[in-house]
Amino acid sequence: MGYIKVNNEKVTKEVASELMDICPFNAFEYTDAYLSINASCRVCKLCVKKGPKGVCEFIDDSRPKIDKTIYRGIAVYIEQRNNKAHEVGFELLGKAQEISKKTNEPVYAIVIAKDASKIVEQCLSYGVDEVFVFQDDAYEDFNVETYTNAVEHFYKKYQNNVILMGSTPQGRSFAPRIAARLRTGLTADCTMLDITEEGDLLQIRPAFGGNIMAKINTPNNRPQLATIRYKMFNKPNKVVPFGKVTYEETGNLSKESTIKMIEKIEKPKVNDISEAEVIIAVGRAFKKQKDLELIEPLRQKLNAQIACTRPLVENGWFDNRLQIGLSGRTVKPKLLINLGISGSVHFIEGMKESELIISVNQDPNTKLFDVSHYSIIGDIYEVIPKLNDLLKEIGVV
Ligand SMILES: Cc1cc2nc3c(=O)[nH]c(=O)nc-3n(C[C@H](O)[C@H](O)[C@H](O)COP(=O)(O)OP(=O)(O)OC[C@H]3O[C@@H](n4cnc5c(N)ncnc54)[C@H](O)[C@@H]3O)c2cc1C
Repeated sequence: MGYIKVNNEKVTKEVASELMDICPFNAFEYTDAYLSINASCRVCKLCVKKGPKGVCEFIDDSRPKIDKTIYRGIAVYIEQRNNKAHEVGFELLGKAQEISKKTNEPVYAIVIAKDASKIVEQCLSYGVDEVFVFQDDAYEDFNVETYTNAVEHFYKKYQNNVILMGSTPQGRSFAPRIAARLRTGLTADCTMLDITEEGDLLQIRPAFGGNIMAKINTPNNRPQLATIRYKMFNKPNKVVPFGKVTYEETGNLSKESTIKMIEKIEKPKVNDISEAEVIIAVGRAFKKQKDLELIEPLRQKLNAQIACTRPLVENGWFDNRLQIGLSGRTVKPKLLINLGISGSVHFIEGMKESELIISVNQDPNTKLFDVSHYSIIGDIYEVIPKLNDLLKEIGVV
């Protein structure tokens, strides 16, 4: 962008006063015979053009433009644990393929694992052009230091355009490390991706508490690096594999690490609402915790998982892993029933891709109805028993 430099050896009281009159932003300050520019400066350059010659100077410090033709390929990091891929990687392959049709470049998968064979097969079946594999006993468990070495090696060798990763706990620690190592930017927690007219990756994510959708791009740096939430995109259709597999030489990559695995403790398994096919989501319309018993027959009949809005986590009724939304989980079930939920942007961002959405609310103008396939206007305390009766009538026991 550049900035204005003041050559103070040419400044007198009169010169300072003249420049202060010229500047429409009151950006000049003259104290102790020294003229400085404050943060109000918009670099309009009026002082350079209209001020006394040689006093103000425009310094162009913008970085030279990169040659974008060098960079090719949209790479997706396929996260794994115990040699089993996290589904978010495959969802990102779907989005990468969509983008690659616009930019006309290949889609790559990066797999770092002790045994990558099964994941490689899966990637190929999803139509990846090339899978790059870093396979080594040292990669049995995720280690942000050694895994970063592998991605750095990949990027330096193949100079690809984009790297996409899941916004999982692993991705959230891994991506910033890669960004720092490759000296590029990172847009974390994107909910949408697109391409700008110039062919750059448009990384879209909620900002300012979800009140605006920020559109971020990286026009003068490569790779373009983004993490994306689970359940935002669809996995690609399976195809007859045609892609290539390249096993990278890992012997020369440093496996040194300051992190030592002492013990692995498996977390108790909880039903993850992100994986649920049927969800009943409850909101602040429930007056007492005991009233939640009302939904139990419905839950059993539909074999549904219960989820909730944030206020119900805040008041201690639910574990935060059951919260849908921007600061909770993203869900995409086959059926989502919302009971007494207003539909704040924070909630909607976490559920709007669900296949069938039915919402019950007594307020006909509730925002949640805008994204619902079926809207029931009524009091939940009356509608829930009726839904139970209806399911009995149509034979759902
Ligand atoms: C940074 C940030 C992040 C956030 N992240 C999340 C998030 O991830 N998830 C989330 O859920 N929220 C989140 N929130 C909070 C969010 O803004 C809303 O406050 C919250 O979603 C509202 O929850 P609700 O719909 O249950 O409650 P309310 O907004 O109070 O809505 C209750 C609804 O119930 C209806 N109702 C009342 N009584 C009845 C009845 N008897 N029968 C039928 N309908 C009835 C009302 O008409 C109303 O529409 C976040 C907020 C911030 C600032």
